[in-house]
Amino acid sequence: MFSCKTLLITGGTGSFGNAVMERFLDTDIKEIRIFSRDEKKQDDMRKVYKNDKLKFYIGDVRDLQSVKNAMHDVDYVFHAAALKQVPSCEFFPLEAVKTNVVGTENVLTAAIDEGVKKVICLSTDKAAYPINAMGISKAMMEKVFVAKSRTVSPDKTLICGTRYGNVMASRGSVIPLFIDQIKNGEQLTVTDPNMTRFLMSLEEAVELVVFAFQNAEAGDIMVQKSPASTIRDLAQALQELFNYDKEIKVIGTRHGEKLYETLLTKEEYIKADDLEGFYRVPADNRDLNYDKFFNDGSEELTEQNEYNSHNTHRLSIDEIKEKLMELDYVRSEVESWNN
Ligand SMILES: O=c1ccn([C@@H]2O[C@H](COP(=O)(O)OP(=O)(O)O[C@H]3O[C@H](CO)[C@@H](O)[C@H](O)[C@H]3O)[C@@H](O)[C@H]2O)c(=O)[nH]1
Repeated sequence: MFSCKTLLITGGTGSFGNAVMERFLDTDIKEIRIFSRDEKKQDDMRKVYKNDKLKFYIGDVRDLQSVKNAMHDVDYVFHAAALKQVPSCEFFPLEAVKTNVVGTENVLTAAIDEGVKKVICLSTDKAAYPINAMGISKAMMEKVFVAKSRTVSPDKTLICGTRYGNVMASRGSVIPLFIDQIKNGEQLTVTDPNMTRFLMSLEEAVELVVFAFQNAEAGDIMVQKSPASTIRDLAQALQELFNYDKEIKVIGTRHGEKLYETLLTKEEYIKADDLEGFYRVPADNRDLNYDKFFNDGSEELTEQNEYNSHNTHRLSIDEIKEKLMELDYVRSEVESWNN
């Protein structure tokens, strides 16, 4: 698939970038370019992988010229650079706009100018019915890439995207937090026991991007069907794995946080194609003639549900334990704790 091709990953030093690299570095891919702002993280990565196929580019998606410089002779782009912390985007929303919205426009402009064949933009469930600045900026990012996909022939540059939920055990997320609390002998702090989140591993996030790469048409947003769990069950599953038995401490919902996350809005669900493990949300194909928008309403909307972490498959405690133990990080923490 990537034979003799050059792939550029924006935000490539992050956990997604590392997972993609591990997946492709030993194939006959020609080159993987890591594009990011942080020279230290790039240097660390260079030392870990020590591979000539890996090339590092310092730049910022906010700076069009820096993106253009890195895109010369690139075949494919995975656009993962983003501000993705909910609280920091809440305090600095315009910074989220600059990186997530304008940065995406820059990546796409550079890709089109440089004749890149495919660009996959990574989005998040927090972009569906968004309530916080991070989600709103990612929703705008989706609008930007869908609109941009119409301005270029897909035979020249195909632009599409993916949307996925919480990546289990990513840095700063709740699973490592709960594990630290267990190791410190503390009570697990649960915001709302009934809150649900989709649970997806990093490998599954990479799988979704590869699926989009193989199957998406211009302007599509691809979504992977994922199971979910309540936070109470997640805490319980971790306590059982660590043979730890303390009452959980309910601390209340944090600012900017939803009771459940949505992967497909009701409006998207109606037009989504069901592709077994995935959904394909085709681009809104309204043209600049707004008649369809104002005159031809849609009756289907009333009946349909959305696809969210409350109505997807709910994992049992045993299933959560199994999914947790598939993660290297959790397995090694559990093993060293129980020995
Ligand atoms: O002490 C805590 C912290 C979190 N939670 C809950 O655990 C779930 C997951 O929380 P977390 O791991 O912090 O993820 P989210 O807030 O859903 O979003 C995170 O994951 C997103 C996508 O991976 C990132 O973009 C966000 O910045 C990051 O906050 C949520 O229901 C929280 O309410 C608790 O119950 N107790």
